[in-house]
Amino acid sequence: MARRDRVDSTARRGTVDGQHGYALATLPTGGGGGILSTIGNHLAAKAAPYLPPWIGAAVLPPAVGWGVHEMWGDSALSAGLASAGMGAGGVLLSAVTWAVSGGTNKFRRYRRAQATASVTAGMGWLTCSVSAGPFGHPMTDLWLLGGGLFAASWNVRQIMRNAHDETEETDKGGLGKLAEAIGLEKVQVKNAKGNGKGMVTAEVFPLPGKTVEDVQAAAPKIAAALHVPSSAVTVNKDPDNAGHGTFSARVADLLKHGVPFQPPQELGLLPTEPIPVGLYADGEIWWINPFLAEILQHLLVMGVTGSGKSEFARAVLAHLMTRRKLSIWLIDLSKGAQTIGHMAEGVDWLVTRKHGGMREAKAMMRCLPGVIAARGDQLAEEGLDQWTPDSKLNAMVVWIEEAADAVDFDVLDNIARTARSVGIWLVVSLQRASWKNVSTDVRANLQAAACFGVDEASDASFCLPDRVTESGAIPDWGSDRPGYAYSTGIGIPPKRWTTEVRGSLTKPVRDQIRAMILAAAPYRDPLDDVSTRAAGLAYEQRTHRGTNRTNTPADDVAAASAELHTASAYEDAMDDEMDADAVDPALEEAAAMELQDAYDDVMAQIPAAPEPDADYARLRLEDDVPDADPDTDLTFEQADRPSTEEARAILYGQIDQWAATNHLTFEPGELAPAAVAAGRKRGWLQKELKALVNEGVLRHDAHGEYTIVRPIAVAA
Ligand SMILES: Nc1ncnc2c1ncn2[C@@H]1O[C@H](COP(=O)(O)OP(=O)(O)OP(=O)(O)O)[C@@H](O)[C@H]1O
Repeated sequence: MARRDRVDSTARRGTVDGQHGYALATLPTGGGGGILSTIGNHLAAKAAPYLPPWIGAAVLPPAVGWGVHEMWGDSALSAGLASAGMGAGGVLLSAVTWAVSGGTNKFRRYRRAQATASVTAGMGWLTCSVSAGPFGHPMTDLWLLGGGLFAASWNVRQIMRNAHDETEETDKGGLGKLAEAIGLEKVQVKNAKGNGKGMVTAEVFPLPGKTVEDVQAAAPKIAAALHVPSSAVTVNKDPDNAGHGTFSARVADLLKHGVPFQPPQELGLLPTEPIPVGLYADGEIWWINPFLAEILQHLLVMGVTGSGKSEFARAVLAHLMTRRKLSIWLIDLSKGAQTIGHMAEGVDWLVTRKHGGMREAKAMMRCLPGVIAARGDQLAEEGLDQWTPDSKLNAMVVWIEEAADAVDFDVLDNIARTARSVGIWLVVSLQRASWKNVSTDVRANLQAAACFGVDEASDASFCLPDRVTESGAIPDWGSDRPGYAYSTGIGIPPKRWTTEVRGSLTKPVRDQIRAMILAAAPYRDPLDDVSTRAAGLAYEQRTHRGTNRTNTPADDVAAASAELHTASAYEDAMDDEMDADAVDPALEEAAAMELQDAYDDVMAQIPAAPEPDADYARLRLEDDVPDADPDTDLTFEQADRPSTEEARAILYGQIDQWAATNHLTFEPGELAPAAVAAGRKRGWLQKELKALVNEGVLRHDAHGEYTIVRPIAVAA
């Protein structure tokens, strides 16, 4: 309390000084004594705080001395008795002064000596003045000399305190002692204060020879001395001052009984509104705001099984699922319905083992580069550097649970690099990520982190920035403290990165969350046309649709898909809980062998070494096969050779058939039977595929594969 008073008085001083500067500037310069008067006033104001000891020394001794002399100085007996009593009282008062003004550092020791000496001298003088009276020699001399010395010595103390040389004295209390006890005596601890919610913070200033790193290294010892977990003590460096750090210790856990889910204030908020996802250890709300951050930062969520990742996902998604201008795509091939089943309505495209499986997960990842490119073009057209709610595009969230099982990290890297400027927030959740299973590039592109309990400190170092783990914020509690984490980026102020958080618990309000998501359906905008068109058939034929189901597909997709969709393809898929992973591998292998045989047959008919003088010697692979030699017995094949239109119809028919059956990715070799049926060769096929890519019907993916983006309107 005394410390707070001092801090307040310092603050007040600061304010007064600040005002003083203003007052000086606005003082009238003429009249009432002019500049001399102004200077006089200024000096008087400066001297005022130092006058009380002088006034006390000037007034008190003669007044009290005269009083005691008048009272008891008449007779020798009364004077003797009074002097004896006052002498004993003086000794007692001096002892009390000594006792109550104790201290461990040199400033407090000086203050104790000064206070005790002042009391002793004053009481001694008073005792003598009982019989001798306050006036006359040597009492007046002693008063003048002693009083002057007393007042001057206290002024010196005031000056030193105002120069902050005594700050160490005022603040080096319990924490200072603690620092000394663990060998950090060369560190000043200032402004230690508790927030009344279990958090103690202080500023640390290492003296010459020590660094903030030394204090960080001692954090576990401080934690042990305070009887708290080592992660409860953190020491942050000041980015602007290497000689300053901030210490904080969580001495009580207010979150141990869980954090209730905080619902959105209203339905239909924009994606750029902050999301409350839990509480900090000091009771403040843990907000995240990915879409408002200057740069959209993709998020890495990490933690061992049972550490609280799924609860976190539910808390974040529950909010996002009530927002307009936002579409959520989610892949969860590990737990699926178990994690998010009751919230599935809010996900625009949900891929689980039972809904689309690995095939659809891959299809989603494959279509994303096209979506990103189309959104980039749209934003450029709108004159936007990055997505904002002003764009006609929806913000998008692509959330991948247990990403290591679901996606190729090379693909992910490419998506992560390009997605952020087009308003696609990527969230990747992993039980354990390390440099072995996640490449440097992917890690570098996941700039925000929510690190729940991990088994080893090195795992936390992978997830969290160095400055966080160096401060001692290491959640190496495994699954022992579910829901507790450290979180960085996505709009969280850096000074909060080292404060423990606990996510809200959605389990108890599971039904209410479902009801809330359903109630928000009218506010949910369907995915914008640009992204829809670019996502193509993979999106159009997705197994699951959420509250964005009112989506109207782009015209070309709609026209073709009307033909391609069997009436209840979607419902059937849902009813059967189609599991793409369940396709019989033996069947697939047999089909592949058949295709390979057909392909080999075709290729076998093409001479390996054409005769240089033959009619076909100058033909390129893309050219049509010339009329056959009349002598050859192959003439009947040439007679049956389909026209160019017919050849294309065969090829397009095959592609459309695949599109209708959700076989959206193929290798060129798979079209060999169609090429044979069309009486064409590989060159023609390549040319046709290229043309289809240019028209946006197909996309040429990595490793030579093609993805069907939209069906072809066949004019057979
Ligand atoms: N924020 C929280 N507050 C209180 N308890 C929590 C919190 N988060 C999780 N838990 C408890 O921990 C259990 C496991 O949490 P959760 O399923 O979210 O872990 P997980 O990290 O997703 O595990 P896995 O990797 O196996 O899916 C929950 O059932 C719940 O009882």
